[in-house]
Amino acid sequence: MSNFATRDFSGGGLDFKAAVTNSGAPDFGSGDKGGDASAATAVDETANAERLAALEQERQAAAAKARDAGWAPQVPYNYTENTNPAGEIGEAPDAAAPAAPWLADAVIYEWCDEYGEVGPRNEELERELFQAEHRMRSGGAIQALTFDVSVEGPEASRPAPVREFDDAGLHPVMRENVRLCGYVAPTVIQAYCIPAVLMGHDVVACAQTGSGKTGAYLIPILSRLMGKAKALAAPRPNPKGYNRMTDRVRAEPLVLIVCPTRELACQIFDDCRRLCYRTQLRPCVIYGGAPTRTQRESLEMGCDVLIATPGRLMDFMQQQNLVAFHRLKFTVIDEADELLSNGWEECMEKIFSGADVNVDADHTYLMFSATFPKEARKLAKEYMEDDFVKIRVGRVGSTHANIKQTIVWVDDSSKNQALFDLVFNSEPCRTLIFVNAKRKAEMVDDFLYNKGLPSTSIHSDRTQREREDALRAFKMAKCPILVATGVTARGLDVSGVGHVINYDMPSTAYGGITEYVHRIGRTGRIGNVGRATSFYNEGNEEIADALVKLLVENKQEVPDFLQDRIPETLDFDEDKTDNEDDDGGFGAAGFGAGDDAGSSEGDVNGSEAGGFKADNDDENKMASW
Ligand SMILES: Nc1ncnc2c1ncn2[C@@H]1O[C@H](COP(=O)(O)OP(=O)(O)OP(=O)(O)O)[C@@H](O)[C@H]1O
Repeated sequence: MSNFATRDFSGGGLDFKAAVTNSGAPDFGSGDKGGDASAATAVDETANAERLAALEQERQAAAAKARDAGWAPQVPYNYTENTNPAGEIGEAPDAAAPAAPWLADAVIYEWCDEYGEVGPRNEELERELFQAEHRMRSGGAIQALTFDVSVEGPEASRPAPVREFDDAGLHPVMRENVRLCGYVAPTVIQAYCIPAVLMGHDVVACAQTGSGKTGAYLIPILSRLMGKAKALAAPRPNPKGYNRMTDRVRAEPLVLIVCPTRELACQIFDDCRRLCYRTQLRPCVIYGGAPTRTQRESLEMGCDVLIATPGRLMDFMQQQNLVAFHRLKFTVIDEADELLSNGWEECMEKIFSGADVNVDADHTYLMFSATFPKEARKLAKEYMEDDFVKIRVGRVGSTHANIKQTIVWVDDSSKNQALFDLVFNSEPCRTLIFVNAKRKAEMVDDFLYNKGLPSTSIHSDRTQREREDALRAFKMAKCPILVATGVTARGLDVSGVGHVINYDMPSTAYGGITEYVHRIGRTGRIGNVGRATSFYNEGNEEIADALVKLLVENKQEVPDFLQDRIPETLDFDEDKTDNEDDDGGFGAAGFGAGDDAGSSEGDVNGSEAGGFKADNDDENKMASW
């Protein structure tokens, strides 16, 4: 666990990252050892201190070189300042709580009863929502996202695509918010989804990573509710003069959005904050690891759009008078293949047919993902209305040409050096490095840090506070190198990620080619170009066929050592089939059905191996309750 208090600085695993305080001076916590110091121990400690001081000097020299090469200065993590044990899962407000807000506490547009149809502008909030420097801007290669599109469903339900937001029939406030977001034209998936949702259909949609799927459901859903919120929403207190003791209400959302990871939930919440601007629609987010108290308090002020990770959602559903779903008009399952396939059946059952859920025909269900293995598609179908619309942009589970993929042979024992050489010799840019195990993430992060590079890490053994801080530091480019397990693979949308490195290839036990697609999709988003480098060796043969097919499909170079895997006929048509009943379809070709779509976060050392569903992310039931 990456925590100052739990690091062992006495053994061989020397780690300057945790030991160096913000002042830059090493602090090895010498007072923590306790007990009577014998003469021998004193000698040991002196030798240890000297060794550490020498290593610290080396690190500083390396850091100076890295800065010369254009990398940002290192930012050591200050555990004393940023860790708030009482607040991690706890309830109690803590006086020593860190100043950085939880992502869930981000400010939203507060609607007052006095407002007419549309609320007045709030310039300060507008700047925060729409003008943040680190927000994603679409790139010039956006036309590369125009794949062939397949729309299936009853003839009458198939929507004609909208080419312009102006022609989409959006509520004027939504139109304005879309403009403020800087979206000039709908992406392909948006062009098809917006009319389908406006027409009231259930939708299952699959489109490449970074193709704007979040907007594809949020824009039409929120647009449909704008202007109707007064009639549909539950009564709620006026935020002006709100008194929690007397005024709080039960949350009765109109929209429920469920997604597998905390970071993604916060990101969707962010999009909602923007798209609900100046309207009565009130978004809230609930997710594990952050204090329940503030999340509960937010719900008690009323909630129209609830974004949730499944663990916290199940927890809150069991609490009396906190949240009820009889008003729901829309339920969205984002990263649906992950949620349908990885142990969340009970939660899905509750969402789709729970006792207090609105099961009337006016409740629309939507499912989205960039990958949709056949098993997950079969399940999705069971939950949908008969006339649901299925929209697919490109082949299910494919990547796009804006990402330059390189596969290099690297033996396990040479990976650290190869990584350092690759990173150090690349143009400095936001770099995301994926590994398959939590401890490996710490190890690689420490290795890079001790080599003078500005790195941090994110995985599910880090506290939520640490995860949010790491992500914030990565977004703001304070720590432009982020070492991650699969927790972050799905959905994470950070502007300017120029390079994704698979230090470990995802094994089929941990997501296989499905996860590879999600991982490399953190770069080359929304028309930007990006680069993905993957370390491959004989341990990754199980993924070879699917990988080669993906490379060939996107006209990427196939390395010599994988040439013999190129199939004789490259018939990708079979991969486009969406016939869930046809087991000879693309699933059999190795694009999904055989893969476990779970996030990778195993741990090679046994204790966590095999238990990855329960352990892969603390979104899992037990940990996040
Ligand atoms: N029409 C648009 N024009 C320009 N940018 C857009 C548009 N729609 C969405 N975006 C931006 O594109 C980025 C990627 O969108 P989003 O995260 O929804 O992609 P995604 O398809 O869900 O990706 P993933 O499969 O990786 O989750 C976001 O930063 C979003 O703000």
